[in-house]
This record gives sequence, structure tokens and C-alpha cells, in this order.
Amino acid sequence: MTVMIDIENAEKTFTMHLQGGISLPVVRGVSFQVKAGECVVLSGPSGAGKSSILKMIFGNYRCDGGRINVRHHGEMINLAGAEPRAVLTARRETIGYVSQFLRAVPRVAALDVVAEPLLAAGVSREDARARAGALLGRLNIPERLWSLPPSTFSGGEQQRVNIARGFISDVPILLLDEPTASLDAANRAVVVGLIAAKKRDGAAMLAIVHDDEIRAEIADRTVDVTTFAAAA
Ligand SMILES: Nc1ncnc2c1ncn2[C@@H]1O[C@H](COP(=O)(O)OP(=O)(O)OP(=O)(O)O)[C@@H](O)[C@H]1O
Repeated sequence: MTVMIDIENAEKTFTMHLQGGISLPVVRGVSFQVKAGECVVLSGPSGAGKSSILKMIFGNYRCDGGRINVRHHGEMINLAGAEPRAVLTARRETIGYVSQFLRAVPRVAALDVVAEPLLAAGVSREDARARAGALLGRLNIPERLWSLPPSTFSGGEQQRVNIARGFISDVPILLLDEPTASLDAANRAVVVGLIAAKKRDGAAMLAIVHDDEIRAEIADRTVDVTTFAAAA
């Protein structure tokens, strides 16, 4: 299987500038791979650094050492230390990030929020909206809500819009940060099905899930983040 993410000795230390520059080492020696068609789950207690690793891969947090190689259009590129422009291109074309919370733009209808990544990828408006509707329907968002901005939706509805937006695009790498956290059992099962479909399509996924049952259903492998603990 093709390696899609190859992290070598990555590390992260936060510097608290407002607290006299205290340095807070979180992880070091982070090394693992994620291959096409598999879902790797990061495990470890709260505060171990799972989200920090996901955010380093997506470029939200600067990586303080090591390499974060991702396969972008067939070539491995090192996102640690890459130009911001290269990181943005990789995000648009290669890496999707499904966070727990939706950052909805006011006044944009749910259908368009979900269709937007496809429009950005050059899909026609009609096709993008049709696919967005199909996915919202599968995630049990009633059609009467599709034309409304999701800012007034319930927490679980917003999360499902967010999941639809994350899963709609055909990017080969998906980072999932607790995608099922505020969902009921029926919708958790839908998300498990979406993850299985992405695996069949050859996507590489790296996920954080606290629910043991969901983890057992989606994980091909688990990477224990405590092995990367950085001593203060
Ligand atoms: N932006 C930040 N600035 C300072 N410290 C941070 C920042 N983000 C995370 N940390 C610290 O890094 C450590 C790891 O946090 P992280 O969110 O990666 O853990 P986690 O394993 O994902 O935890 P949880 O399961 O609770 O979400 C924590 O001690 C946290 O306080």
C-alpha cells in the first residue's frame, strides 16, 4: 500500500509568551506512517498531544523539528517548514480536516457550505449541490434545513454539516478530530459507513476518537501517543 503520511521525529513545544516564555514540551520523536486505504487512530489520555499532532500535519501548529511528509499529487513533500503557500495548496488538494466544530460563514446555506469544497475543486454548481444534498440526506439533515445557514442548527446538526463538508471532497488524506463526538447512535453508524467507504476509495485517514466502540469499528491500527511524551 502506498504511504500517504510519513512522520519522522516530529516534535512540538509550546512557548507561553504571556507567561514569561515558559516552554511546554508536548511531543517529540513522533514517527509513524499512514497508508492509502487505512484508518489509523491516535490513542492516549487527554492532554497527551493527539490534537497537536493532527494540527501539525494540517499546518495549524508549527512543527518544531523532524519531518511531516505527505504524498501530494504522487510526490512526497515535507510540510514541516514548507512555505505557507505550499501548505495551503496541500490543504486544498490533498488534506481534509474534519474538526469537531463547524466554523460556519453567516448567511451561507447548509447546502452551499457542504458543496463549497467541490466547487473549489472545479465541480459544476449543479453537481456539487446534488452531491451535497445526497450527503446531507444520508446524515439525516432534513431537507427543510438545507437552505438555512447552519449557525442556528443544534450541536449535532452542525457537526453533521461539518462531516458532510469534510467527506464530500475527494482528497486522498483525511484528518478526523472526534468526528462522532456529539452524534446519536444512528448518525455515528452513518459516519462509520462513510469512513469505510473512504477506505475502499483508497483514502488515508488519521483519526482521534474517544468512543471505544467506534475506535474498534474504524481503526486498522492504533498509534499510542504516550510513547511520544516529551519530558518537561
Ligand atoms: N495552542 C496551545 N498553546 C499552549 N498549549 C497548548 C496548545 N494546544 C495544546 N496545548 C497543550 O498541549 C498539550 C496537548 O494538548 P492536545 O490538545 O494535543 O491533547 P489531546 O491528547 O488532543 O487531548 P484531548 O484528548 O483532551 O483533546 C496539553 O497540555 C495542552 O494544554
